Amino acid sequence: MGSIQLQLPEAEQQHRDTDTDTDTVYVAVGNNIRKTQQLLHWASHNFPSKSICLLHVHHPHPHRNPSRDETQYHSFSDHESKKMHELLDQYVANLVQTGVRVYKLLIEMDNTEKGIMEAIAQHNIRLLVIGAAAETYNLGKPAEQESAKSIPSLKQAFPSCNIWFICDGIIKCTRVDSKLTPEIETAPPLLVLNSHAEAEQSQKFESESIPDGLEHLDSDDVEEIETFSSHGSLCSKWSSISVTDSSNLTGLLFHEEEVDDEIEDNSKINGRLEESTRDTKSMRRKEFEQALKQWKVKERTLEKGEVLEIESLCTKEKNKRREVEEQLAREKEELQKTKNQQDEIMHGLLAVQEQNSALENQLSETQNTAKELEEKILSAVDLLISFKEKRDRLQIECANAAKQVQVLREFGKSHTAFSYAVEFPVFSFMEINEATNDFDPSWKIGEGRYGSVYKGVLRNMHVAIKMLPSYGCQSQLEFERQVAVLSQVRHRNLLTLIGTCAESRSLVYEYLNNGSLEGHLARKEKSPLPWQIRISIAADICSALIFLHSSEPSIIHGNLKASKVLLDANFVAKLADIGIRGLVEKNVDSADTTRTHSHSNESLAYVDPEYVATDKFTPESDVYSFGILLLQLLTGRPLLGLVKDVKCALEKDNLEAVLDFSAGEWPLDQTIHLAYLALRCCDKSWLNRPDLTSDIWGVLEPFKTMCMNMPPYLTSKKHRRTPSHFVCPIVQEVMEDPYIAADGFTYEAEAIREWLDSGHDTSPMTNLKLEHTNLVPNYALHNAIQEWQQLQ
Ligand SMILES: Nc1ncnc2c1ncn2[C@@H]1O[C@H](COP(=O)(O)OP(=O)(O)OP(=O)(O)O)[C@@H](O)[C@H]1O
Repeated sequence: MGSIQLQLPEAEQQHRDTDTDTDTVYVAVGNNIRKTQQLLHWASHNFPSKSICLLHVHHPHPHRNPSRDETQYHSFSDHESKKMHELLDQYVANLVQTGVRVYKLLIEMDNTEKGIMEAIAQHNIRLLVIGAAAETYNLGKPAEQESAKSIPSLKQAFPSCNIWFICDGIIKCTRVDSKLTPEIETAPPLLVLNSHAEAEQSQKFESESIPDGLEHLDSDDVEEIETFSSHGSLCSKWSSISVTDSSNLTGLLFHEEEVDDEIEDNSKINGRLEESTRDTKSMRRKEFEQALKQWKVKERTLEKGEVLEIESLCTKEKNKRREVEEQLAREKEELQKTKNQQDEIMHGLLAVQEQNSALENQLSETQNTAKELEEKILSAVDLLISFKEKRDRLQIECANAAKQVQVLREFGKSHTAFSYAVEFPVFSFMEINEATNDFDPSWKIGEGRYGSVYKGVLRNMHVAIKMLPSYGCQSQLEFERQVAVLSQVRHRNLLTLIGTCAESRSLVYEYLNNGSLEGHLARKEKSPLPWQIRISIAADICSALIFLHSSEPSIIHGNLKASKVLLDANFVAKLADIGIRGLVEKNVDSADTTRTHSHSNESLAYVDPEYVATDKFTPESDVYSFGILLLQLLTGRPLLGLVKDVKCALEKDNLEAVLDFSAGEWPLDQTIHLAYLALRCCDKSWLNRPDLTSDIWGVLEPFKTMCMNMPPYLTSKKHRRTPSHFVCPIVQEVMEDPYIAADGFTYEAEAIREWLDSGHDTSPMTNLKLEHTNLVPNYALHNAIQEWQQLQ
């Protein structure tokens, strides 16, 4: 039973019919796709230039019986054929992709080996590749009787056919004619063992040359090769030959003739071996099945145990997990508590920080307060010191005043004999008019805030008449009373008020022909004042101020400046305008200020800043003005920037830079001392100004004494002549007690009294009749004579 189908192109078919086909390699392919693919790969790789014919022996289904039902048989056959072609087409498709020419040879036959033989015979196959299986070679397989017979006959029938048995891409066994297959001459050596007996024979060789791959042959090829594997003797023989020829390993040459005789003997041996192998195999199968059963039981037991173990593990794990979760929950709770505590602490910390900053603020405020209090204490201490100084000064002033009172009392006592002692000359307007030559402008010597000043001759006296503004605030009587009070204020260094004219609101002063200090400092006079005279002038002013301030009530000049310091012929300084402010209506100040604006600007330098701030004059206001006067005397500089310049010079220890050297060579040490004193007088705060008596007079008085013993005083003394008005016209001697008679002339008291007492009612000077016989003391002249005499 069997059939052969060959699917070839027409030309190919003809070629095969006529010639022996050496260009085609026949590959016996089975149903195992993986193995077959390997087989085809091997063939295409080793026979690249040849076509490949897929040789497949199909085993028809045993139940297929065409005699039973023709239709059913064909249907079944078609189905099988279709499946088979689909399989082969897969192989073809793969090979075509590699560029190999492929065709199929399909043989339908119950026995594979027979089918292959049929194909070899019919197609004169010269090159055949067949798959091999491990079990087939190592263990052997009971071969079918029919097949066993077929192999020797195959060899005999097709001695020219070259066959390769391939497993996993490796040649397991070959029977080849090397002339026909030069491409695979270098194929690996072959060793195939098929029985225990022969295994012993080839033991030696096997240990030396068996490749590793042959020890683990694959069982997947059993189906394809089982036919051949059953022919143990044939395979063994090939193997032996292969071993013999494997010295050069260039492929195996199957020497068919030499082994034919031995095949029969080997068949017998093979029969016995097969029996033995079968027994061993069945025994091993049983052992295997038994072991399999035991293993399955064990597996089941193991599975149960494992399940239990896993369950227990799972339970443990769950418990652990629960514990961990509980622990976690506890820790979370703890964490939350800690967080809450932390929040509370932070809250507390913030509150503490706020308190801290509040306390810091309080501390800084307290420190500031303490600082302020310290400063206040210091200033209070300063104040206390200054008050103490003032107290001391007042005590001194008090003592001086007491002395003065005593002097005045004595003076009063000594003059009580004269009725005129209390009289104060009051002149008529006619007299004033006449004295000023009808207010001749050329006789006007100055004009200030409080009126014009005229030079004049009144009752044979050289006088200066100050015309106060006509709009006075007082009545004529009040005016006379106030002037009478002023006339009582007498001092060597105060300009003597001789009399008054209430009618014209005029004040009659002694006339000092040496001009004012202002004029001298402005160089209006011939020569500059020597420094000794300047020191003397300063001492005179200081003395006058001490006297005024210590009067009862205290008299403040309030307008001390260089124009108010007048100099007599001996450069004795006298302060003018004492008490004038009180005689002038308040609103006159502003009116006059406007009128004498430029002059006032100049005068501003003398004004005490404290007065500007408080509008109140104090004795210290005069001290301030005196300081400015001192600086003027030392430097002869203009008032603007005077204090600053001197301060600067002193700071640079260079007072010489500002000193007026036209005054001569100043004694520097004393002068510097005086300059510092002057600056202290000019301090903006009255508290810091020096005291006139203790501080200034204490410096000036000895300084003046020193000056009196130095030129130009000494030289001037010699050449000094007696002023004519110091000489009494009757006795022609310097008067000691000068009195003014009704004719206006001043006479020695004793001489005029004698003149009158002897019955004269006329003037000794003019021979004119006297209006009255009253005599008025000429204090001014008295003082002048005394001073002059002191300087002699
Ligand atoms: N008895 C006097 N003997 C000589 N000259 C005098 C006499 N009295 C005043 N003088 C002169 O008259 C000038 C004017 O004096 P007066 O007192 O009127 O004004 P003042 O001092 O210049 O400024 P004010 O009074 O406005 O402050 C003086 O500068 C001085 O030169």
